[in-house]
Amino acid sequence: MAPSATETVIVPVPEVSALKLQVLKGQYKEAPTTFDKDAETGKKGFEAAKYPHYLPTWNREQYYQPLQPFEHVEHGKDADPSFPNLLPEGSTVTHLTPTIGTEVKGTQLTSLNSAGKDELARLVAERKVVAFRNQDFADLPIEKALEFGGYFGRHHIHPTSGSPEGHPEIHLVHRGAGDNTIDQYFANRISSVAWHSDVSYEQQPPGTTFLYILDKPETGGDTLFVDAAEAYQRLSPLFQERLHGLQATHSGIEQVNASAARGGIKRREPVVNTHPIVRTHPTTGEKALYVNPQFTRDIVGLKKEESDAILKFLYDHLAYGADFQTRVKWEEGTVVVWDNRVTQHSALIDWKDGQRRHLARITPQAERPFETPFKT
Ligand SMILES: O=C(O)CCC(=O)C(=O)O
Ligand SMILES: [Fe+2]
Repeated sequence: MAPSATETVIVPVPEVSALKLQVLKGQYKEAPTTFDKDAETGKKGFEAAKYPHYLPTWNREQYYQPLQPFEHVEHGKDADPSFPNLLPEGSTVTHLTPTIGTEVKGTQLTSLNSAGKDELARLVAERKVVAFRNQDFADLPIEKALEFGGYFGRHHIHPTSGSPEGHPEIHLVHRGAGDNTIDQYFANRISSVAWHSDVSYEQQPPGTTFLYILDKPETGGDTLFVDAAEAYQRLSPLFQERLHGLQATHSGIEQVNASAARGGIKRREPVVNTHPIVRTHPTTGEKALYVNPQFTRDIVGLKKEESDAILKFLYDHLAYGADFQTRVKWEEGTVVVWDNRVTQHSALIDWKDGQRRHLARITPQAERPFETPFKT
């Protein structure tokens, strides 16, 4: 019988475990690509991979001590700004938008000498994200790919993600063949977009970062990027000035809790670090917004409502800024390199026919974020 207008209807509250509550406290939104318990146990969706040695494993014996500070070498500073080694005659360079994103053809990353690698760091710092087509990177032995990436900084080992057997330094993104769980995901979510700067909770988060495709759906699964330096530039000088000097906390706790909640791994105890809201890029001197909805929690010294309002404004500004964003369409052989210090990105889960999507990331850490004084 329908309740009368005066009757109080009590809707039962579903039980939520303490662990889940802790996960829900932050805004952390689990990407539906990063872990598949069935895959770990039953190898479901692992058949017929093009790069089987890159299939994810979760080794519970990999447990590491807290990361220690290290001195980062900023190679972009040493680069020839005309890029003679990286972009030799015959290579083609196409800008995807005026501020962010470039596509390069006709150069082979694995053949670069040190000068070419320095130029790579600089080009990526300037253009924020660069897609290199027709690369042989995925076919290198994994050790060689890591050796290449290690030039740019100490390899980050992810606290929870899957990695190829014996190579915890590789972060894998794998949505298995025949995986149709996306419908379950969208039962609770309206969108798969989750803007973030990778592992910003670390004291020295990554800089020049490499993501390469191993297998892909025919269409769909593009990656979005936003230019956080241009986002800063769009703000009024008064607002920019107010942001300077502010610090925000970044937390890795929710990611580890989410992993624990689904039976995943924890390679290190989670950390919380504080970074400036406006950070300066060591090569270009550009200032960029450095808060993201996945990992940033609060602005130090503000009351909760004040902090929430400012962070929401900044997240919305970055997310709605289609006029300072770009979108990379993956092709076989594509290596995408972004500067994680001055960009944010999001995977897209928009294909529903169960085709495999498989990528590997090499994540060199960079300097501890710093800010330089506000100047108009
Ligand atoms: O799958 C993608 O397109 C990007 C995933 C991601 O966020 C990452 O590898 O850092
Ligand atoms: Fe990411």
